[in-house]
Formats: sequence, structure tokens, C-alpha cells
Amino acid sequence: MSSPVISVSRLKRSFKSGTGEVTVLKDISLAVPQGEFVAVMGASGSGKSTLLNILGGLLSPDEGSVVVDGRDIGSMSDAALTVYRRDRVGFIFQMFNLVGTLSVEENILLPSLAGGRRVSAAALDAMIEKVGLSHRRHAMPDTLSGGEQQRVAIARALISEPALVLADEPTGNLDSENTRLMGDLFQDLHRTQGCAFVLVTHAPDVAMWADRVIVLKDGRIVDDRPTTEFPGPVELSSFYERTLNDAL
Ligand SMILES: Nc1ncnc2c1ncn2[C@@H]1O[C@H](COP(=O)(O)OP(=O)(O)OP(=O)(O)O)[C@@H](O)[C@H]1O
Repeated sequence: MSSPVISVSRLKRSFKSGTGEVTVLKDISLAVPQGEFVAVMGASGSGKSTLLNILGGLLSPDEGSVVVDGRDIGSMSDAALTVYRRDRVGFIFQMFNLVGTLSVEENILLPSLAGGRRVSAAALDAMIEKVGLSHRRHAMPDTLSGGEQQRVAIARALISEPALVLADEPTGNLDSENTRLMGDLFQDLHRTQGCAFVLVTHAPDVAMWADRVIVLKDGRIVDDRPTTEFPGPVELSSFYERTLNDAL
């Protein structure tokens, strides 16, 4: 097996809360091989976004090692982290986070315009076609539907061929039809690009897109298993509810 894209060991992270401190991630160890698609589930406040932010180099851990793409990101300088985020990680957020003053095409090219890997005209055309926006490539974000905006965000995250794609509730603002279209697109891009995908979601039907589902509770991984164990989202949903109730 190829070496893991993500290798996290004994990760801890706390935040100040009032006069005290709350430990959000308590002891997280996790390996994600190249090409694997992992869904992270857990109740609100269980630490999912905190984990994703640490993997993406947006937040530093208090303890533990975080090796992504062969590099220990916990010990990188701010400058090295900026380059890591730009070149090796693709981020997809619930709120799409497009730049309102840039067109579809310019938003997709943003990492490249910010000094990242050069993107050829052919690669840009292919990506725009893949996400179904050829007819909207010069449109501004505020003229796009939510589903279209999220497709721009996906194209932007993947155009640089990152080692790792991190998606935080990417379907949170989409209706069921756009969520289904997004699932087809995610799985297709994941297959063709072969990067590691980590997706945070509350929705069992979205978690079923993944190869593997991890459940976080109170800052710990309380379950981790392949989604092939579930015939469908209904079974995944009841497993998830049981896991949260059973976990200490
Ligand atoms: N910068 C911060 N400062 C203080 N507390 C924080 C900070 N970021 C997160 N927290 C706290 O850490 C806990 C975990 O937050 P996190 O956003 O990781 O949870 P989550 O599982 O992603 O939740 P949700 O599903 O609601 O998005 C929450 O109690 C939150 O209030």
C-alpha cells in the first residue's frame, strides 16, 4: 500500500473558554491512504471542523504529529504553511467562499493567480466542462445558483491537483437535487484525480459517498469503518445514532 497522505498521531487541541479551557480534540490518531475518501460524522461541537482546520494547516495542534503528503505540518513556518495550503490542499466550504468580484473562470484560477501551480488553458477548459459550467465561465458568482457556486468551489479546489481535498459540510446549503449532483461529481473527481478526500457531514446520504466513515464524539474517534458495511444511508444513519448513544 502507498504511504498515507494523512498520518495523524495523538493529536490534541484546546481552546480558551471564559476563564478556563476546553479540550476539543483529545487523542486523535488517523491514517488516510492516497485515493481514499473519508467521511467524518459527529454531533455539533464534537470537533469535526477543528480536525479539518488542523489538517488544512489553518490551525495548529497543541500536541501530536500531523504529517500530510510526507511533511510534518505541525512544525512548518507560517510561510511554508501558506504554500502548503495553496499548493497541496483543496478546500471546499458550506458557504462556497467565492470571491464576488471575480468571474467563474477567475475564481477557479485563484490559487494559480496567487502564485501556485500554473494551470494550462486546456486543463482549465477540461475542469470547467467537468463541473458543467462551460456556458457560465464568464459569469459573476452572484448570478449563479447555490449548486453552480459550489461547482465553482469544487473546480477551484481540484484544479491544482492537490494531495488532499478537505470539504466542510459542502452540501449544507444545497437542495436534494444539487446534493445528488454534487455526489456524482465528487465521486467522479475523486476517482480521476486519486487524491485523499476528507469530508465532514451530518448527512448519512452524503457520508455514503465515502469509502470509510469516522465518527467523532467529544474529541475522540469512537468508530471507523468502511461504508460498504452499510446497504444504504438508512442503515448508516441507525448505526450512527447507536454509536453516539453507546460511546462513553
Ligand atoms: N477558535 C475557537 N475558540 C474557542 N472555541 C472554539 C474555537 N473553534 C472551535 N471552538 C469550540 O470547539 C468545539 C468544537 O468546534 P468544531 O467547530 O470543531 O465542532 P464541529 O463538530 O465541527 O461542530 P458543527 O457540526 O456544529 O460545525 C465547539 O465547542 C466550539 O465552540
